[in-house]
Formats: sequence, structure tokens, C-alpha cells
Amino acid sequence: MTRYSGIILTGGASRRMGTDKALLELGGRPVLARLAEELGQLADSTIIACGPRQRLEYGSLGLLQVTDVYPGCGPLAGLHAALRHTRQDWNLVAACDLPFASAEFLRYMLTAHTESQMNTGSPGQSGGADAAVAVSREGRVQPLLGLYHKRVLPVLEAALDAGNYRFMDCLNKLDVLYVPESGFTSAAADTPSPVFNMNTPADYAAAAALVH
Ligand SMILES: Nc1nc2c(ncn2[C@@H]2O[C@H](COP(=O)(O)OP(=O)(O)OP(=O)(O)O)[C@@H](O)[C@H]2O)c(=O)[nH]1
Repeated sequence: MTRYSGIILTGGASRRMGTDKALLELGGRPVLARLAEELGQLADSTIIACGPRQRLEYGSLGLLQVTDVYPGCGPLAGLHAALRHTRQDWNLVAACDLPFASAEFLRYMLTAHTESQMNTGSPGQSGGADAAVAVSREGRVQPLLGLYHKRVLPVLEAALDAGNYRFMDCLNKLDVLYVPESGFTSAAADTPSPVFNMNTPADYAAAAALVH
């Protein structure tokens, strides 16, 4: 059975929100704690890819933390830093501004990934696509919710070394499975979209209204 590590990206500046998005509370808990619990359902252990200041602020949550090797270079650098430390080849990734990223949706993505491996005739722990990323119902690619194999590290590192921090440019160099949210149905009614993106105070208010 394939084993997974978990990665939560929190190292952004949260400029639009004006406060650290990872520590905002939804349903009485910080988003970071919610995501750690969701990833913890599937991953052996979870790493937070954070900034240096956050290491102290997140201490009480008791999660492993790493800081970026390429500071100030965006989420690509966060994924790079985390992949250098995770134990498993396959890594489940969620950004802290996707508060409704769920184990249930990630399981759906894993099933899609496994099926694609079988369809391409390359089943096995390291066969098939290098990554699987979510695509919203509106067709927007969300690279910060998905599955990445450690073998993507050299591609990430080359891009960071070259000063190209655009995530999509990296995805275009990888074998990526794009998993549409539209094929996903949650077992629970009224489940918020797993790719709901929370960047501004208005987004936070909308997210809070979705939590019962
Ligand atoms: N480790 C790490 N994570 C990052 C970095 N930049 C962004 N992230 C994370 O990636 C996700 C998406 O970030 P963005 O919304 O693009 O940027 P942000 O800095 O969080 O927010 P803004 O300052 O409002 O643009 C969030 O979970 C961020 O915490 C970075 O340089 N390092």
C-alpha cells in the first residue's frame, strides 16, 4: 500500500488578508489545525512549509516545520522546502488558504491518480503522473491542492535557481493529472468546495458563513 506524507503551505505574507491566514479560526479552530487533521487522516506525518517568524507562532500545534531554502519566492519554494524533508515519495499538499481542503476530496484525487496509472499501463508506487492537482468547477487549476512525487524536486529547484517562480510553468514541465472538482460528490450535504480560496477578509467572512 502506498504511504503518504502531508505538506501544508503557510509561508506567504497574507497581505490581502492582513493577518496570517493559517491562524484564522473556522469552527473554533485555526485553519492550520483543521488542515493538519484532514491530512493526518491519510498521511503518516505532516510538515508545515512556513516562514521563520511562523515557526514560533505555530509551535503549540506540535507539527514539524521547515523554512524555505529560497525565501520570498512563493508557494513553489514552499513545496520545494517541504519535499526535501518529507519521508514518503508521495506527498499530499494543501495550502493554508484552502480551508475546506478535505481528506475526502484528497481520497477522490488519489483514486483518480491510481486509475490513471492503471489506464496508462504503469501501475505501481512510482509509475504514472508526477503529480495530481485539483481543478475547480470553473476550470481553474489549483496546484496547491494535490499530490506530488518527490521526483519533481529537480524541476522545482531548476525553476527556483532560474528565478522563475510561476507554478504553472513548472506544472507544464511535469506529467500532471488534472483532477476536476466536478467529478467529486461529498458524502455530506452542503460541503463547501475543497478549492474555496480564502485570501481577503470578505473571503474569510464567506468561509465562516459556510461552517456550521
Ligand atoms: N512556504 C511558503 N509558502 C508560501 C509562500 N508564498 C505563498 N505561500 C503559501 O502559498 C499559498 C498561496 O499563497 P498566495 O495566496 O499566493 O500568497 P500569500 O502570500 O499567502 O497572500 P498575499 O500576500 O495576499 O498574496 C498560501 O498557503 C501561502 O501561505 C512562500 O514564499 N513560502
